[in-house]
Amino acid sequence: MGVVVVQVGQGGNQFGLSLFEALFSLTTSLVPDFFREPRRSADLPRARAVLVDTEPKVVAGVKRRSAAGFWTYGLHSSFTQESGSGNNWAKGFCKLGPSCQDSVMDIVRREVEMCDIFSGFITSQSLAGGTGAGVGSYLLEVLKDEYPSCHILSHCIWPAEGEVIVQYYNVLLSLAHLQDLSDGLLLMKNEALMSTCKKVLGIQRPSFDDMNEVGARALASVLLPAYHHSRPTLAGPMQNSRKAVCKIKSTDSQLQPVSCTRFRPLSDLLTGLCVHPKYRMLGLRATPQIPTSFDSVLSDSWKSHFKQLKQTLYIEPSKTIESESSLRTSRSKLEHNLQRKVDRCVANLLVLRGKDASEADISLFDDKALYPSWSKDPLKLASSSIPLGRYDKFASLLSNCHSAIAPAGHALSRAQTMYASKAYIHHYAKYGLSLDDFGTSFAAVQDVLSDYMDL
Ligand SMILES: Nc1nc2c(ncn2[C@@H]2O[C@H](COP(=O)(O)OP(=O)(O)OP(=O)(O)O)[C@@H](O)[C@H]2O)c(=O)[nH]1
Repeated sequence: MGVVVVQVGQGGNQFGLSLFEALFSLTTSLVPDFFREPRRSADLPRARAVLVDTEPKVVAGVKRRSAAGFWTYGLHSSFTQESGSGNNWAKGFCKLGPSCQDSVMDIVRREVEMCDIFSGFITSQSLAGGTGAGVGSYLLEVLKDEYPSCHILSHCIWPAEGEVIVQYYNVLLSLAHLQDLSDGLLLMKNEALMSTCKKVLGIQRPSFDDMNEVGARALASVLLPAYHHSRPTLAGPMQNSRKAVCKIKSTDSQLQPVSCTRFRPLSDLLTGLCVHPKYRMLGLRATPQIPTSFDSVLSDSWKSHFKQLKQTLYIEPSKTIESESSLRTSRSKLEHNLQRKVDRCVANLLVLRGKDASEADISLFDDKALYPSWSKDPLKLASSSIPLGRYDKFASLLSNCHSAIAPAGHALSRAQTMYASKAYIHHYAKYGLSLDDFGTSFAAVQDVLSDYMDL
């Protein structure tokens, strides 16, 4: 099995480095999905990655840091240019993307050929600048064209307010493209990463490294090897060697046998969560977060972790109002959505790592109010008894839900305000992006938001 991670732009490359560090250090053995075994025993394992940027500095730094550790990037795994995209999505998408396409795809092909079974791509990029967002969107089109049946998960770094002046233009242009091309879009908000670093980990001025470590640990926790548990009713006869019988507590606390198969990090994740083509936005929550200065590795019970995770699914009225007003939702629908206490989820994947993970009682998430009636088997569980690094119990909730799109409503209303006064549009027009292109992208994102509002 092999997953190829395509890291684009500064944020994408720096986050990618943290992701591989987490995938390497949080488990006891090398994970072949993400690393190639070295040919010679003196060599280091190689990350299955392709590094792309429009300037050389960040990629050089990321490669240097990887080589100083226990794994490294491949010698010929990167492509960089000299100009930068200057936070201009159009320059990345219309000019620099096409000019790097052939070279990048040569590296991608070589990396894919080195997987015995290729599972698909994870792309990592920030949505606010010009390279990750613009070149990243362009390369995704090329990847989809060349590997039409492969799974693609897009990891997207969402800007905090005021990071880049034209960030919401870049965010919306990217979202409109990625929505059609990716099987799932994992939105990771810088504001949330920053807040976890400050409030939970006690880091006064978090660096990108600190923020990336928090996000990468959460993402690695859903990608590392685990077992997937089907419902008792679905447990048929054991059909192949990946299957085994294990026990899991049902809602009435009885131990019941379930079918237990190896959880495939990309395909099971995407087919389990993104069951409907209209709904592809994912949000990730993880608990606990323990400051590195703490010696203790013991964490709370599964029950208390679940309570914390469930808490994050409660609707914040102010965000609902903002998202819905940007869509000009009718008064009655707005009131209806505000009355609902919990967020609607198309599906949830709970990944548990540590002691008794497969026996934890997950009935808190087996709540009908969370899911629309058409969503069949919306709660998935994957678990492993192997702890995640120094965390004796670690729980992650990957959700395809309404809350993941609240920031998109905000982005839409900010971008529409700027667009109304034609602010900065000429920078984009210089590279061939028309007013219509903006309008089409806004409408595409608006449609996605409306679909989530209707859940
Ligand atoms: N979480 C996180 N965010 C980052 C990191 N580096 C940059 N960002 C965020 O990414 C956004 C800017 O995008 P970059 O990735 O720096 O830009 P780029 O894609 O390389 O594009 P250009 O600079 O225009 O060439 C801002 O919101 C930054 O806060 C990082 O390492 N981690």
